[in-house]
Amino acid sequence: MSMQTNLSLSSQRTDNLAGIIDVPGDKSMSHRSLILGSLAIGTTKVTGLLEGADVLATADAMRALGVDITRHDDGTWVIVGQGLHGLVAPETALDLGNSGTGVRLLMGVVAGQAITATFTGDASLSVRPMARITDPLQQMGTHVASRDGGLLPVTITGQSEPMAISYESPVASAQIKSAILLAGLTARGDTEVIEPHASRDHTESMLRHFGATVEQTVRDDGTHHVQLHGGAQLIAADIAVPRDPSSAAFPMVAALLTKGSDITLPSIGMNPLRTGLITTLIEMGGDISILNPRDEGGEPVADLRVRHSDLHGINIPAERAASMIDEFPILSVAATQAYGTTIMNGVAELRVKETDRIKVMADGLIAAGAIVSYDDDTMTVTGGPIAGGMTVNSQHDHRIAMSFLTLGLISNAPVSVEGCETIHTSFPDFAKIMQNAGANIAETGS
Ligand SMILES: O=C(O)C1=C[C@@H](OP(=O)(O)O)[C@@H](O)[C@H](O)C1
Ligand SMILES: C=C(OP(=O)(O)O)C(=O)O
Repeated sequence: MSMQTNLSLSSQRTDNLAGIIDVPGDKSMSHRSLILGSLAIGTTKVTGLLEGADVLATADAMRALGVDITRHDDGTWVIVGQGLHGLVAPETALDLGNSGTGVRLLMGVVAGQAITATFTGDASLSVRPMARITDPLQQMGTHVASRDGGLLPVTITGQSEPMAISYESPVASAQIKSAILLAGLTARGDTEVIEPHASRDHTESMLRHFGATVEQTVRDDGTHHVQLHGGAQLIAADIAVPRDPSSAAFPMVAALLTKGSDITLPSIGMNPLRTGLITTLIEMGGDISILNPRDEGGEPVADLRVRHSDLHGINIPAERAASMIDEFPILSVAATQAYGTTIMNGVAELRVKETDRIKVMADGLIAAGAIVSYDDDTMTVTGGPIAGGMTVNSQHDHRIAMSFLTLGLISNAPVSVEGCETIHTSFPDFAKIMQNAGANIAETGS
């Protein structure tokens, strides 16, 4: 798939965002449906798959591992599962582009197969930590070679029957948990992952959907325990991917901040481990109605109606951070328009995303005239007017790009963002969809 390079967009003051905004499919669930469909027996059909660069990279990697994956003209994706032991060694390195989820989950998959694969990625992914995945995989008996500091390229030599382990993760991370569970699929015995707080549980739900036995318990001390029973087969099962709450976050905040706005976001995934931003914005005074809550394909979904609101700052507890981890950049934009101060606690993980999201957001917001401070694990924003009139670079981070384009909608002078091609990783039609709702977003120079 070709992708425009060096795309610069700029945004300017907007009122009255209106209409129905269809955001694309959930990125986390899209990766997992391709991966679990590949490991199942039988043919899996997936509707609503996110056709963004991150997910397409996972599809290509699964194909290189010997899986037949096709897209039908009606948008349905069809995966011919190879069973738990059916993958083949790829002929060349698996390039996962910008995708932490893709590379880390696939390392877990390869660890459970008697094959060797090398993993690479773009400039951003190549400086993100991989030891957090390869350390537990090594405990399962996987052979790992990586660049100094545990960075990509990483070469994994897996085994047809890895050792079942119980792993206590230092951070609440669905990528760590999922990599271990995926490797554990071919282990003899039970694989356990313990997290300090619950991270998103799409892997657990989807494994159950494919017939595996997975137990989740929360202990009195707040730790989250997941156990996968080894020795099961996965049986193909169709998947309807809900729309991504992390993508919905951008039009949601844009509508809250811009005068006269009233939008509806249909069929948004409402998994409680993903809805921390909605909880937070409602606590801040946001007018967000959760309409028609229902179950679609085993996941809760709802339609969200969002209207312009006067927000006030709040203190967000660290325990909530995992349920809104990708939403802090856009929340920091919302906080610039809230009366008083918003404190975001427990956000250290933001430093190891596509960029150091605490620093990159703080630098750009301060350049735009906002009042921001931070330390290792906390970010604080005090509301006030935004001058704008600056240019920021996305630094290969889609959420940084979309956050600053949203900031431009309430700035006194336009905000320009370089490197907007990266938005294609998670929300390919972001600019067009926002323009259709009335947002003043245009290619720079046009
Ligand atoms: O498992 C997943 O699909 C994801 C987990 C999160 O990362 P961590 O596991 O590093 O917290 C999140 O930031 C990422 O966008 C998607
Ligand atoms: C952190 C993100 O993704 P990943 O870790 O998959 O690159 C994200 O989408 O915000």
